[in-house]
Amino acid sequence: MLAHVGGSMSQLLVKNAIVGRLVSAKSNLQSMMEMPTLKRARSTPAARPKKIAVEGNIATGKSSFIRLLEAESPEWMVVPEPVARWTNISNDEEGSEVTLSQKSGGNLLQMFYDDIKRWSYTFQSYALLSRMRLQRNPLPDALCEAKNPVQFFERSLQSDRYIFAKNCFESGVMSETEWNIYQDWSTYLLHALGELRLDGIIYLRAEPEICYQRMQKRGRPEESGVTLDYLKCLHEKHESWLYRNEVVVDQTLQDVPIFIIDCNEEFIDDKPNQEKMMQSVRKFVKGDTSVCDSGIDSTNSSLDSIADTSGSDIEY
Ligand SMILES: Nc1ncnc2c1ncn2[C@@H]1O[C@H](COP(=O)(O)OP(=O)(O)OP(=O)(O)O)[C@@H](O)[C@H]1O
Ligand SMILES: Nc1nc(=O)c2ncn([C@H]3C[C@H](O)[C@@H](CO)O3)c2[nH]1
Repeated sequence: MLAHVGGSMSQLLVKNAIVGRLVSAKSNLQSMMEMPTLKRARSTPAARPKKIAVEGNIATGKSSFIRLLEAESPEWMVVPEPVARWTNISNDEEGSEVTLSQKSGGNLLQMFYDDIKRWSYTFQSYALLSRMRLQRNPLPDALCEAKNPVQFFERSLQSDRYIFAKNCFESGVMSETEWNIYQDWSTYLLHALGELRLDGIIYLRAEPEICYQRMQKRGRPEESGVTLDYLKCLHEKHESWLYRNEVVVDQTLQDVPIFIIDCNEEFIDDKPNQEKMMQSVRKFVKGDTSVCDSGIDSTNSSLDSIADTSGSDIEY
């Protein structure tokens, strides 16, 4: 009897507890629905952002160029290369994630250039991982509301692999086993994370000698031992892929348009040139590939010919 009473009591308590939880869940739901200011965790993008990679040799001017892009439209965002992660000098916003390698205090870029044979596999793995992580970050809310959002990536997972890692293998500093393992998991990740598919590539093209001068002028300490020969090797890989179209590095890139900009000349302080450059980029972003045929030269004469065909029907 007692047991029965006890049983009924506990059943009642359990029932009450369930009802109580249901009631409180319902009232929570009600109050949530009644709260007009309740913030959603993350907006869902109104449109899939176009993804465009900005490629080019070391010190060709990519960072300078993407700063121009960033200022061009509120619907454009840039994803810079995570070089601060590799050198451990994180100047990211407060609250951003601190990676394991940052905690350990290494300067992987320095380690790589000091002893490429020892660190090439480690560097290439980490470069790919950190690039992937950054490029997959959710879109900021402002871009979720944009009608024509565009993300510009400073370099891509493909250049990581087919320019840098491949060069390490071909120049003998990465062993065949390391190269095979790197390829194995980078292929797996590239396919598993299909959302990083590119819609276009902008190739900033400059002679390796010019890049070498700019690199020296910039004076990043880690790069003090980088040779002109190394830049020539990287240049040749860029040219074969993006200029001469000799290799299809990845099936997903087969029909992706490539817009080549000649960056041999100074454009940093040249406002009219910058404006023409941005006009062509706007056309390219809109899907007008006529700019790819004519290319763009940062010398005035060639830029004029681009300006003739670019018109002024700019949407962004
Ligand atoms: N068109 C240009 N004319 C003259 N100087 C330039 C030009 N573009 C960039 N520079 C200078 O060259 C240096 C390298 O430029 P930047 O850092 O933009 O290159 P990057 O391509 O981003 O390099 P990295 O491959 O190392 O990321 C900087 O000092 C920059 O001011
Ligand atoms: N080995 C190697 N693999 C990469 O994927 C890669 N991406 C960038 N870099 C180097 C070039 C500049 O020094 C510096 C900044 O671009 O980092 C790389 N080096």
